[in-house]
Formats: sequence, structure tokens, C-alpha cells
Amino acid sequence: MGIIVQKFGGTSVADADKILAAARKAIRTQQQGHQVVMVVSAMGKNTDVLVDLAGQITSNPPAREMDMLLSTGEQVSVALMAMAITELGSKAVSLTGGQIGIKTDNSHTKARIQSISTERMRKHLDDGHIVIAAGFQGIDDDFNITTLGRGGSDTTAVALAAVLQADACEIYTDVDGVFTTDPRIVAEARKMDRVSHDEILELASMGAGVMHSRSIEFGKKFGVPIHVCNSASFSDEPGTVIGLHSESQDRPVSGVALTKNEAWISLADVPDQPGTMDTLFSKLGSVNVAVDMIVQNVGEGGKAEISFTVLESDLPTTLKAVNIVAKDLGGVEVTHEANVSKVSIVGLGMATQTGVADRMFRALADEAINILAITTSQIKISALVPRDQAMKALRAVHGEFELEKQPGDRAAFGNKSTVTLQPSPVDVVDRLQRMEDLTIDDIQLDETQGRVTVSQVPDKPGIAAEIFEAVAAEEIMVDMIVQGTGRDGLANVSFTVPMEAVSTATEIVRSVAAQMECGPVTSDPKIAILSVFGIGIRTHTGVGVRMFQALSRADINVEIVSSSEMRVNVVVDADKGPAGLQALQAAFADVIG
Ligand SMILES: Nc1ncnc2c1ncn2[C@@H]1O[C@H](COP(=O)(O)OP(=O)(O)O)[C@@H](O)[C@H]1O
Ligand SMILES: N[C@@H](CC(=O)OP(=O)(O)O)C(=O)O
Repeated sequence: MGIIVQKFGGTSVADADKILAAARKAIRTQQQGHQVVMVVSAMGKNTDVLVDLAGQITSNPPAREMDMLLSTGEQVSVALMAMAITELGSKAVSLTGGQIGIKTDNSHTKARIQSISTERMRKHLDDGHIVIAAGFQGIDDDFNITTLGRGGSDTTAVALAAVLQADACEIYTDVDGVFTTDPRIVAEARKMDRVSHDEILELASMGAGVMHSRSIEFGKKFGVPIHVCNSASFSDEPGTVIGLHSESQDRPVSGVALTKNEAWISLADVPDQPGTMDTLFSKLGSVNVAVDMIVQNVGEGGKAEISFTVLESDLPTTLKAVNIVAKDLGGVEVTHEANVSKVSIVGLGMATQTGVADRMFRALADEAINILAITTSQIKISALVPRDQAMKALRAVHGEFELEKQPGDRAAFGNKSTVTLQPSPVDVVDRLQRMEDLTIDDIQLDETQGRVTVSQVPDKPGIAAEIFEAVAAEEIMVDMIVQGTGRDGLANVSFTVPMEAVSTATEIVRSVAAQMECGPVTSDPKIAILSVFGIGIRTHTGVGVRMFQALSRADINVEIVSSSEMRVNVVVDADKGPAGLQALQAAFADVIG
């Protein structure tokens, strides 16, 4: 008999009627011949209410007590759900994270799962019970209650599905599935039939999105088939299947995401030498700040400019840490901008198609939206924009890629065998030992690219569009793009292209730069790109630090950096590539999967 895990989010258990409706769904699934594990979140906005209560007592609640408090929300829901199922005539048992044996580390409020025992759940399931698990919580080695971070019930659900080797993990929420963008913000957003793990990971970055990032990391690592569905719908059709494949092979862009509350920090006149990035990001890691877009551009006159974004709520802690580093380095000027948002386009298809970035930049330029920074990964392009223009930017980009329309080559729907990874049971048991540990899939050295940099780009809409339209017109494939705006309001835009295209790209861009009153265009006919990629790159904040540390110890200077959910790319001198690769392989030897 197969196991189905069904997760009901806060909005799907917000009142007694909804709890009863969820209970009926689980009973129906059981009656269809499955064993059912439900994972339930706190009712409605109860977790917010608890956070608010703590705030009325203290502005600095101890993290351990915060977990003790927040875990109560889920305890209410699981008990009520068990009562609902019993009332409807079936057998149910509710269990807290600790009772199940969800072991985590001791980092309160953002704990990571280390192991889950299945014994107790299996016994109850075999006795004919529906098991109702409290989402978002676990227990550390000293029996302290821990929580997994806001939105963490998705992670509980996918993790339980992984250890139980469930047939499916169904995520019931208040929308019909995963949409091309948040349907509450953009009315034209369209529900996707399927979406790949990598795409949704990029779409869900920094907490923006329908799923908790770490749940997708689990789904990918352990091959759990995930279906996102609407809890209010009576049909059994899965809303969106999250698996290996994208909805369409042809489309360059599958979805668009907005991270609304970001802040931008810029360090100017930073000594352009090995070790600087390491110092800065180690410091930020030590105060637990997750860094989002990192932009370091090629330095001039021995000085570089490093910029990055963090969630706005982390700005005070970040500035404090950055000012200490700036003082230690000497002569570094720190500026920041609080009211910014990040708009990202995501799609597996863009890795192999030219002319994607320029369409995004043109759509923004046509709405007179200024781009403050750009970073890219293989399947994502992010642009930082003023927050008051963020909604307009999101709609413009969604429209530009016609995401409201069904793709012509829509993939066959819901065929499970095409979405599951099917790892061997031995492999799963092996990997479950430390469930949420960082796994590096690979470290690569790309020696096929060269770099072009346009300096002193005026801070006004449309220039990035002009530059990349000109490059796309020659059908040159652009890989990394990095743009950051400095304290003088002028930006540097760097991008990489195949070596054989560097001179053509440089020439084209020189003429655009002259027309647009930019500064000099420089290029490097050969560079080395080092990439570390794998599962949990962003959520394990130490990856960047480890990388910068290893390169700095090998005396290798980092010229350009760009990072995403699954990858950190750095550009180094062409002749430093092999040494850099060796240094990184040694630094990550313990986590290469
Ligand atoms: N691309 C997207 N597709 C679907 N929903 C999205 C997307 N991006 C953001 N969302 C938002 O995610 C919400 C569901 O997540 P959440 O509020 O955490 O639900 P739950 O309480 O069920 O866990 C939706 O109501 C929607 O506004
Ligand atoms: N109740 C927790 C955990 C959770 O995942 O909730 P939801 O499934 O409603 O996003 C929170 O609000 O963060």
C-alpha cells in the first residue's frame, strides 16, 4: 500500500470548516487505498499573531523561546485535525515534530533537519490511522523544540515523503498551483501544468513564492514527486507537478518573480586583492545575514566596487557588520539604498537561447524603469529596480514573454514516471543520514569565455537594453551579466561571451557606448569562470565564504562574482583557472556528492 503525504498550509486550515474539508480529503485518499500522512500548518495567520505577541513583550526574544512559542500554532491545528477525522468516522493520531522524531540541529528559528525516524509513523499507519504531523518543527539533541524557518511546513512535508518513500507529496494551498508569477499581484498570471525543481528554486528565492525553498531542495535531492494543488478544489487533478522537466522545451522563460523588500549596499574603493570578498562575506555569515544578489565588477586602479542585496529587514545588522569591515580595510566608502526590489525571469530554456536578457531590459526601458543592478545565472536574470516601480516592472516582463499564453509545445500532463528521479533505496538511506547537509554536485572550470566591460554607464533607463540588443542582433550568446551602480551614479556593466566573439562584441558595444555617452569599453579575450553548483547553495550561506576563502588562500583574485540559488560563478584571470579549480575541489572535498 503506497503512502501519500498531504500538506495543508495555514490558509487551508484557517477555520473549522476548512479543517473539516481537509479531513474529508485525507479520508477520501485513505479510502482509495493509500496510507495518509497529513502535515498541517498553524491556522490562518496564527504564526504572525504569535510573532506579534512576542514583539509586545520584548524586541529581542530569545530564539529558543521563540521556537517554543511558534511551535504551539501547529500543535493547535494537528489536534483539531485529529478530532475532525475522528468525528468523520476514521482513525487519526496527531504528533508533534518531537514525537515523530524529527531531529534537527540547534539553530533555533532556522533549524535544519538531520534525521527523521519512521518507526512510530509506520506503526500508526499500519494500524489504520491517518497520521497528522505538525509542520515546521523538530527537536534538537537536548530535546529543545526547534522550528525550520517561516514557511517551513512544506519542508516537513517533502522530508517526510522522502523518508517514507511516499508515492507523492501533495501541497494544498489557496491557489490552483504554481503560476507564472504571483497570481495575487498579476491578474494575467497562468497556472503551469509542470515546473522543474531548478526553476521553482530560482522563483522561490529569498522567501518569495508559493513553496519553501528548502522543500524543493529535498524534492530534488530525493526524487520526491510534488503536486501543488488548491485545497478549495474538489477535483483530484494535480494542479502543478514539480519535477525534472520544464513546462515547455521551447520557451526561454517559464516564470517571473518579485522579491519586494530588498536593500542595496555598496562598498566603493575596496582594495582589489585576494581575501577581500572572504573578509566581507565571512563577517556577514557570522551575523547570520543571507546575502542575495552579489555584484563585484572588474576593478580599476587597484580598487574594486562590491555591492550586494539583503532583505530590508536585515539592513541594520548588515550595515553594522559592513561598517566594521570597511573600517578594517581602510578608505572604503559604504552607501546603501533601502527602497529597492528584485525582479527575476527564470527558465531552463534561456541557457541555450540568445536574445533573452535584451528583451527583459527593453521591456523595463519601455516603462522608463531604471535598472540599478543586474546578475545572472544559467537559468535566471535578475534586475534590481526602484521599489515604487516594482509592480510595473513585474507586469511588463510577464507580458513581454507572453507568459499568460499556454506554450505551444505543452508537455504531457501529470505522468509521474516522467517526473520522478527514482533513486535507489540504498542511495536514499545513505543520503538521509544528514538530510539537509549541503551537497555540491560539481565544480567546473569554463575556459571558453572572454569578458567585455562598459564603464561609467549613465544611470538612466534603456542603456542595458541598447547594449544587449546590439549583441543579440549578432546572435552572440551572452553567459554572465553583472551590473552594479556605484556611488557616483555611474554603473559598470560586464558580460561574458565565447572567446571567438569577444572582438565582435567589443566593437559593437563600443559604438553603442559612444552613442549613449558611456565611458571606455575594455575587454579581456580570455578569462576563466569557476562555478560551484549544487543543492542548498543559497540556503547554506557559507558556500560563498568557503569559495572566496579557498581562492584567497591560493592567492587568486576574484574579478567578477555572480550568484544564484544553485550556483556561484566567479571570474578569475585566465591563467589562474586550473589552480582555482584545484583550490575549490580541495575546499569542498567533504561535500561533493
Ligand atoms: N508563482 C506563484 N504561484 C503561485 N502562488 C504564488 C506564486 N508566487 C507567490 N505566490 C503566493 O503564494 C501563496 C501561497 O503560499 P502561502 O501563503 O505560503 O500558502 P500556505 O499557507 O498554503 O502555505 C499564494 O496565495 C500566492 O499569493
Ligand atoms: N506556520 C508557519 C509554517 C508554515 O509553513 O506555514 P504556511 O504553510 O501557512 O506557509 C509559518 O507561518 O511560517
